[in-house]
Amino acid sequence: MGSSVEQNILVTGGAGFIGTHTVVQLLKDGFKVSIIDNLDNSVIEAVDRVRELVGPDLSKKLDFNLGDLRNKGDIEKLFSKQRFDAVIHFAGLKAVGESVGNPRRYFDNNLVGTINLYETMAKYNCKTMVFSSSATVYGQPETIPCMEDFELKAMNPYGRTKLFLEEIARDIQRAEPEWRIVLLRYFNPVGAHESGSIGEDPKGIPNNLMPYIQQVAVGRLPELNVYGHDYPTKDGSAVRDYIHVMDLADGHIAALRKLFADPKIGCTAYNLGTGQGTSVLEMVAAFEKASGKKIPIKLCPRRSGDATAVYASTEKAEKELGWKAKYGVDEMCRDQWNWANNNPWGYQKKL
Ligand SMILES: NC(=O)c1ccc[n+]([C@@H]2O[C@H](COP(=O)([O-])OP(=O)(O)OC[C@H]3O[C@@H](n4cnc5c(N)ncnc54)[C@H](O)[C@@H]3O)[C@@H](O)[C@H]2O)c1
Ligand SMILES: O=c1ccn([C@@H]2O[C@H](COP(=O)(O)OP(=O)(O)O[C@H]3O[C@H](CO)[C@@H](O)[C@H](O)[C@H]3O)[C@@H](O)[C@H]2O)c(=O)[nH]1
Repeated sequence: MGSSVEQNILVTGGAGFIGTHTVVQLLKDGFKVSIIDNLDNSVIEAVDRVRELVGPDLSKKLDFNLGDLRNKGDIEKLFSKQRFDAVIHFAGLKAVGESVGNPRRYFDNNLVGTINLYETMAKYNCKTMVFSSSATVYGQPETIPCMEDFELKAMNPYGRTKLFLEEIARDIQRAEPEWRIVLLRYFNPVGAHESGSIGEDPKGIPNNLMPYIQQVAVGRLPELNVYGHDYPTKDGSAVRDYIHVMDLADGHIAALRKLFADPKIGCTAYNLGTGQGTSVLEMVAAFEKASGKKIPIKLCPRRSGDATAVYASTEKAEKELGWKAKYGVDEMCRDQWNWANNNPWGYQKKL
């Protein structure tokens, strides 16, 4: 459904995994979109695929700007030539292990980049933002499901950047009440657009479960290491709340609509998850069923810093955003496999 007045949205990190899927939905919903991305963890081919997917007419409403949020001038260039109604802020580094080895890179990129963005938004009086937070801010929760008012704690430098950025958002909004900020705490985003033409394409060996399984399925990796088989869970493997990236994309549109409709929103956090916990071994079985491929596994010790079981309470997002995930793990695996099968080397032609 198109919006009656065309609103102009700046999407930082829009060439990335969640960004590309969200941009498709924004364009289809009648928004005009500008992306800023430094292509640190993405490729321009992903944006070209978005254009193909939405067609020539909607593509006219999308512009891509190569730029880095750490350079204020790159952001300024965009705001000085057009007015934005809101910013969806995806840009950031997200590899937990890398953040432990190189915290300065994470603090510089995620914190400095975001502070520059706030400064420029304030200067141009654009004070509406959707921020990519993460379930990582719950650390190892004492009880599940995770509720938005749980105590927050970070387990690693990446998690600390998300926690600090949530606090920064709350402080800015408290000091300047005209800001409207939604913090979206994603659980575990997986899957791909149903067309199979855009999806997740991590550089190097994947850290996350689903891209790893996908690479085993297409023969790029020999077997999956299952980290932990002695957790106190249904089958001994760790439990997470996997969410289809298209549901996540729609969650951003619900958040934008809420921001535009509710001047009293302040700075509010919402979980985006399904509320369902799935174990690593259940996910492997679901992917095998969807792909018809055998995923050889090796049972390994627990990965340090991993929580036993994490899943979302979805009540607040359902009630206040009117948003609920539509897809389950079968659709997540079906679409992930469709993407992998069509693009065994991701956006590259071959390695
Ligand atoms: N994918 C997940 O599992 C997950 C879970 C929770 C939260 N998040 C958060 O969601 C956001 C998007 O994640 P994603 O999975 O799409 O990651 P991604 O790496 O695919 O996308 C992030 C994009 O931001 C760009 N970028 C990074 N630093 C930048 C900078 N300084 N200036 C301009 N562009 C920059 C990258 O090139 C990339 O295209 C991130 O903030 C991430 O921390 C992701
Ligand atoms: O090769 C692998 C990769 C992962 N796992 C396990 O699979 C589960 C999920 O792991 P992963 O996909 O890496 O996700 P999380 O560790 O839950 O973290 C993701 O989800 C968080 C939000 O919940 C984000 O903040 C993080 O950035 C993102 O990496 C965990 O039990 C892992 O130990 C394996 O067994 N083998």
